[in-house]
Amino acid sequence: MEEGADLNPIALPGQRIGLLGGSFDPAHAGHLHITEMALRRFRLDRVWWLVSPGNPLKAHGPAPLAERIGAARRIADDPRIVVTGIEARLGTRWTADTIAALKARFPGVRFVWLMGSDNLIQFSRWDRWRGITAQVPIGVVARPGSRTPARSARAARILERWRLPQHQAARLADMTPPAWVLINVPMTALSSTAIRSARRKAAERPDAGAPLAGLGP
Ligand SMILES: Nc1ncnc2c1ncn2[C@@H]1O[C@H](COP(=O)(O)OP(=O)(O)OP(=O)(O)O)[C@@H](O)[C@H]1O
Ligand SMILES: O=C(O)c1ccc[n+]([C@@H]2O[C@H](COP(=O)([O-])O)[C@@H](O)[C@H]2O)c1
Repeated sequence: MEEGADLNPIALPGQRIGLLGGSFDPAHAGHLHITEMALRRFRLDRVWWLVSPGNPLKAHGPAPLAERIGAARRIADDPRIVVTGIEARLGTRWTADTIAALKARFPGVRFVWLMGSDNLIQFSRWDRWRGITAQVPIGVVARPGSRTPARSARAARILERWRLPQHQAARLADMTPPAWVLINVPMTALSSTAIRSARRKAAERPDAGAPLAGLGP
């Protein structure tokens, strides 16, 4: 990725681009896995990892943005993934504002908002969440522990009439919103919380400094 592209991704009209917003504190193989699933099942051309300046609903701030972007880029080894801190450039924190700004900046691009099923459970608490559903189709990817409860989440119930059956997931990016689908995929239980906790414990051990197997980046 060229210098400065972190903040200035490029998109062409007609491209189908998934937006995976997250703290990525740190990025992990679970992000990569759901991205690969989304690329395939929603027939996307690219997925942008929108490394957030900070989740507005989380009390504690994440690691510095540049650090999280650097680590995410080391994990994202698929050329269709673009790791970007564009929210910081746009000055947006709320997803409703981010999507509106991206649509204005990239007219003709078919954006799809992506999230794990854990986020669907709390989606009805997001700022202007119904407005988000009016702006872009939404692809939800199953995550352990939340796949079943997500189906009966408040947002899922309210949006039921706009839900696509899974076998039509490939149409998602072409749909006029509201439109959403929850796809079942082979799931991975990896999470940033687990990695942070393992790192903390490792740092407290007397042999601190030894490499942590399987807990990259
Ligand atoms: N293992 C996973 N399976 C499915 N979705 C995931 C997985 N890990 C992350 N996601 C999704 O990726 C997006 C960004 O996640 P985020 O960066 O918050 O990682 P996280 O592992 O959920 O972090 P934390 O544990 O700090 O909450 C969210 O929509 C989240 O639901
Ligand atoms: O806009 C909101 O109200 C809102 C509330 C919670 C989370 N989000 C977004 O959801 C994405 C996932 O957040 P996180 O912290 O779970 O990685 C990230 O892009 C956040 O900015 C957005």
